[in-house]
Amino acid sequence: MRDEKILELKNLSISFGEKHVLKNINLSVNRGQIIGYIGPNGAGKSTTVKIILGLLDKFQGDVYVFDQNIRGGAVDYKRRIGYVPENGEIYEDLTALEYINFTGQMYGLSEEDITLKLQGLMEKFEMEQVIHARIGTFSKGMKQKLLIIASLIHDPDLIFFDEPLSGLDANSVMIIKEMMARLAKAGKTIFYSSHIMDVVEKISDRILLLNNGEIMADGSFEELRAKNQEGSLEQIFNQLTGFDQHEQLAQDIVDIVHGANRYE
Ligand SMILES: Nc1ncnc2c1ncn2[C@@H]1O[C@H](COP(=O)(O)OP(=O)(O)OP(=O)(O)O)[C@@H](O)[C@H]1O
Repeated sequence: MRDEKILELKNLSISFGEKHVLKNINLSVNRGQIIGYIGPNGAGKSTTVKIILGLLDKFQGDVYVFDQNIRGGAVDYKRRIGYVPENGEIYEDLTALEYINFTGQMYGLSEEDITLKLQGLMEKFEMEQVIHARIGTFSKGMKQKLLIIASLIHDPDLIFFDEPLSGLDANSVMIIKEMMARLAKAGKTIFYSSHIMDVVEKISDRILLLNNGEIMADGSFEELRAKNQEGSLEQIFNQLTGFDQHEQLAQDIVDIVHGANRYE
């Protein structure tokens, strides 16, 4: 089962105007892996995910999800995908139940199944009291938990998490990290995008570093460390992206805050 190919990108490229955002990406992902998908701001991570989700179609190359070429408007593969977007749009006027009913039914679940699952999940996230409350009244962390629930309600096989821990408290972070490990163990494939390097380092089976639209590193954390002779993923990231100016930049910012550039 672990040899089953879940995702394959072949010579994937995309440009926006003159800007080449993805440059000939080749990638094959097997079932049951947690992929840490990292890279500097603007590297092309969200663009890759949007292409796989079928939200962008002006790309070159081929994308196979569950062995199906997604070109030509395939939709059925999307039923097996879950997605927590970085800046999740969430319908503030709906209640939690209405929202999850809406997303669950899009995935073909019955109202009865959705309600039963949602009640269980809301209870586990200590949100059972607000199942009928409007999402607009929720805290940031509660909205994030609801986005995570929405992404998982249909028991997807391939899950894209973009900064899923954003706004969550320390206890919830522990639950979600453990939940991801258990989902992967149960055969789910997870694409985890985040800028929090120590979490990526700990939870990923395989790390992909995207820089300027190209994959610059691909391997387990131990493999990356052996290759780059650096201690932490943060240091490897800095080294591979050629960034060594954080101290100088930090001082420049402090100087400007202090008004050092006022009379320049
Ligand atoms: N629809 C679009 N039109 C024009 N440019 C776009 C579009 N979508 C993305 N871009 C550009 O593509 C580049 C990659 O963006 P993308 O959102 O994929 O980066 P990212 O790696 O997810 O970054 P971040 O870590 O900041 O979320 C950026 O320069 C962005 O401005």
